[in-house]
Order: sequence, then C-alpha cells, then structure tokens
Amino acid sequence: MRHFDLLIIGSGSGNAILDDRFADWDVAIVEKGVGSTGAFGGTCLNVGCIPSKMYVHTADVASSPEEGTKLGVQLTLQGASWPQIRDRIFDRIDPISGGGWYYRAHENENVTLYDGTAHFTGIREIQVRSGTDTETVTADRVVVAAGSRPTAPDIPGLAEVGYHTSDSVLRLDELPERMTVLGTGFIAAELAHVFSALGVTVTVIGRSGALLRSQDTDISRRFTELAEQRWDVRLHRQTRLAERDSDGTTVRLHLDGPGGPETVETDLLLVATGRRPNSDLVHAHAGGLHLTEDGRIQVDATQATHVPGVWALGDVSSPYQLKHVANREAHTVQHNVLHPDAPISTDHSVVPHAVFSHPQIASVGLTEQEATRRAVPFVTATQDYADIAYGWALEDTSGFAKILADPHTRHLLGAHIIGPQAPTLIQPLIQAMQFGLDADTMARGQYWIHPAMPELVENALLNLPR
Ligand SMILES: Cc1cc2nc3c(=O)[nH]c(=O)nc-3n(C[C@H](O)[C@H](O)[C@H](O)COP(=O)(O)OP(=O)(O)OC[C@H]3O[C@@H](n4cnc5c(N)ncnc54)[C@H](O)[C@@H]3O)c2cc1C
Ligand SMILES: NC(=O)c1ccc[n+]([C@@H]2O[C@H](COP(=O)([O-])OP(=O)(O)OC[C@H]3O[C@@H](n4cnc5c(N)ncnc54)[C@H](O)[C@@H]3O)[C@@H](O)[C@H]2O)c1
Repeated sequence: MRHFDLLIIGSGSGNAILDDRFADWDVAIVEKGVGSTGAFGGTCLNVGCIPSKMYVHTADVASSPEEGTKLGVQLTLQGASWPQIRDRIFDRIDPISGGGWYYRAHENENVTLYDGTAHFTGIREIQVRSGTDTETVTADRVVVAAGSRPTAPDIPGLAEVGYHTSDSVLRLDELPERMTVLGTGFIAAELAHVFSALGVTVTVIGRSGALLRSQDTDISRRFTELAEQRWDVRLHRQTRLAERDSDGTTVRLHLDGPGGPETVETDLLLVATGRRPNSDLVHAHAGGLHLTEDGRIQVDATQATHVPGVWALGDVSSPYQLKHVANREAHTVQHNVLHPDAPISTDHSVVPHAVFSHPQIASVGLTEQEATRRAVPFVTATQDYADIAYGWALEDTSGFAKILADPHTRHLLGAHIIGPQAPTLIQPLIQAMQFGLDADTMARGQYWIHPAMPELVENALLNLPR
C-alpha cells in the first residue's frame, strides 16, 4: 500500500496549499473533475465565480441600452452571440484548468495526481477509484477540500424531464427562448440576470415571498421589486410536478400558488436550489470524521477535524460557501500542516459577500432582522444613491446603502448596499469592521473624493442617529 506524507482531496482551494515548502514532501492530490467537462481546479475556476462573473459583466454590457435610455442616449442591442461569448470565456478558463492539471500530473515531481474519486476506508486510509481501477493508499496527513455540489428538490418528474444546474448551464450549445429558474438565491439572481440580458425570457419560481431572502429585509424587498420588473417572478409557489411535452421540447411545471394551481412552460429548466457539501462522496464517517447537522465535516477554528492529522476546508466544512472564505481556510490549513505545534485559527468574524446581479448587492455583518432576533442594540441609517452627486450622474433611483452601528461604541455591526458597484463600495466598511474603526471617525477623519461613489458610504455613516 502506497503511503504519502500528505494527501489532498480536491483541486479547488486545496490545490493552493502546495508551495515550495512542500517540495521535499511526498504528496498526492485526488481530483474527480467538476462540471460537464470533468475539469481540474475546482468550482470557482471552472463552473463558479469566475465564468459566472465573466458572463455577468457581458450581461451588464448587453444591458447598456436600458441604462442609456434614462440618460438620453439611444443605444440598440444588435445581438449577443452566445457561441462567441461562451467560447471567449472558456477559451480563457479551460487552458488555465488544463495547465494546472498538466503541472501537477507531469511537472511536479513530488506530487502524484490521481484523476479519480477518493473516499475514506479508515483513519487516514483512502481508496481512489478511477474508472474500474481502485487503489488504497494511506497518508500521515489528509486535507479534505472536496467542496460541494448542486442539489435538486424532490419534485415528482424532475429527474425524468432533465434539467440544468450551474455545473452545465454556462456551456449551453445555444440559448433557449425561455428559461425557468427554480430557486431565488445567489445563483438564481446572478444567472437570471445573465440570461435575460442576453435575450432569454426568464421566469423565476420561489417558495417564499422574496428573492435573496437571506439578505437584509430592505435589500431583499428592493431586489424583489426590481426583479419583478425584469423577470416573470412567481413567489409563494410550490412546484408539484414536472413533465415534458409529447414533442419533447417543452418542460411543464405544475405549481400551487396563492391563486390556486397554475402551469409554467419552458424550454430550459435551471435548478438553483442550493449546494450540499461533498462529505458523503468522501465517506467522511469511514474516516472517523464527525459531521454537522447540515452534513458538513466538523472542524475547529484551526480547521482540524476530530481525527489527528486530518483537516478540512472550504465548502465541505465551512458554513460559508464562498471562495474568499475557502481561500482563507486553505491558508490556515497550509500553516497548520507545516507547523502543527504552533497552529493558527481562521478568523470568521467579518465575512462579506456579494451578489453580482442587476442591481448588485454587497453585505457584511448583521442584517437588521438578525440584530433584532439576537437582541443586539443598534442604530441604523440609509443613504440613497439618488441623493449623492454620482448617483445623479447615474440617474439611479433604486440603490441605497444601509448601515447598522452600536449606539454606544458607534462601531459598525453590519452594512448592506444594493446598487451599482456595491461589491467595491462596501470594502472600506469591511475594513472598518475588521479593524474596529468607529463610524464617526471613519466618516469625518478622512477625505472622501468628490464626487465619487464612496460618498454614498460617507453619507450613510453621517446619517447614523446619535
Ligand atoms: C455558479 C457559482 C458562482 C459562484 N460565485 C461565487 C462568487 O462570485 N464569489 C464567491 O466567493 N463564491 C462564489 N461561488 C462559491 C465558490 O465557488 C465556492 O465557495 C468555492 O469554489 C469552494 O471552494 P472549495 O475549494 O471548497 O471547493 P471546490 O472548488 O468545489 O473544490 C472541490 C474539488 O473537490 C473535488 N472532489 C469532490 N469530491 C471528491 C472526491 N470524493 N474525490 C476526489 N475529488 C473530489 C471536486 O471535483 C472539486 O474539484 C460560486 C459558486 C457557484 C456554483
Ligand atoms: N456571488 C457569490 O458569492 C455566489 C454566487 C453564486 C453562488 N454562491 C454560493 O453558492 C451557494 C449556492 O447557491 P444557490 O443559489 O444554489 O443557493 P442559495 O442557498 O443561495 O439559494 C437556494 C435557493 O433555493 C431555494 N430552495 C431550496 N430548496 C428548495 C426547494 N425544495 N424548492 C424550491 N426552492 C428551494 C431556497 O429557498 C433559495 O432561494 C450560495 O449559497 C453561495 O454561498 C455564491
């Protein structure tokens, strides 16, 4: 049985652990491949953050006529060439993934790359399955960086009609005329924007009464209002049955809603109802690992599992399914594998996120509903883009920033922005929260470039009641 110094399951964030300090370690990486191409390099690179944002920017450009009209500029969208857009994006990404695979497979002498699926058969004992071949190996240290995968709800007929997920929809051969998105979370919000801006008629189906329900209620409400102007949004709907028409081209969904039973017909169904950790694929229990109630591998602040010498990171163990969090956790694991006697912890105290839809959203810290639920005292203020100079330039009438602060210390508790460049605008607020800068010092203790967009943040801070 082959034995390694270190074995890493997953080539997403796990692949970043190896640097020169591991040059004389005997290392194995096991990667089963993601998406319809079975690519190396994990979700973010191949089927997640990176291609989706390359599409989002393209969709933003395709939305220019709409933006131009309110400025008195008449633009016409003459068309969006899907094959050209798709191939431009993947001609950039695929060589990076392929190059990463080639480097590990052929140029990294101390690394053995297994193109297969790994699962635990015992404590730090792993079986790798590649086609019909299996090999069982052991390692002194194991890093589980196996990520997550899309899930689909248990709806009668769904499996039979066939559907896309984010794993496959970014590589369609051609755009459908109609797309229905099941789910109202991050992926639904981003990909509904992408496909509608490129000319697809989009329907969004949600169980609750709002899109992006986990955001601050004011943000979610505003996003839902705007989404209803762009897409056919069906909320408070239960999907009872999915079936394919006799001609084979149309999918029909039977829904129950406030107005009784109804049907939605579509050419393509995109299921965006969350992602589940891949702890089951790695047979975490067989490796002695404990799971959380929602199926993540349990780790402590140092990313260590219950089994000595086994760490986990990223979507397979983290409560945050975000790449910047997975990267941070990978850094913690890297340090702790190298320096087990002086471990460091991952700081999850101020974790921001953004939704790259239209409009964009960014958020950090407590929402108002969380602060209320936890009985955290707060004061709150908002600032509309419409009332700052750059907002006049943009003719923005719907965006705003909302801030929550401690009424006594004036330290920020949370910040939420909906509108143009929200993910960029929020960064100074993240910095203030991370480094303990109070709202008043932040607002008044520095210059804010006039008339730049961060004046939105400055004014939101100045609006906080005393
Ligand atoms: C459409 C989409 C858009 C996203 N956009 C953003 C964004 O804008 N910003 C952001 O922060 N996050 C975004 N995310 C989330 C982000 O992609 C993930 O949080 C991040 O990639 C997780 O990294 P990871 O290393 O934990 O997992 P992954 O990158 O998924 O890596 C895990 C790897 O393990 C492999 N694997 C799994 N099981 C096994 C096994 N048993 N044997 C061998 N190999 C195995 C998988 O094939 C995979 O390659 C997005 C996700 C999606 C789906
Ligand atoms: N910009 C980003 O950072 C970004 C972008 C995309 C994805 N992601 C990450 O990927 C994760 C997965 O994205 P997602 O959009 O699939 O998940 P999500 O958790 O954001 O949203 C899931 C949606 O599916 C709905 N849903 C769940 N079960 C359902 C059912 N049975 N029937 C109907 N609807 C159901 C939920 O109510 C919710 O609206 C996100 O949570 C996020 O962490 C991040």
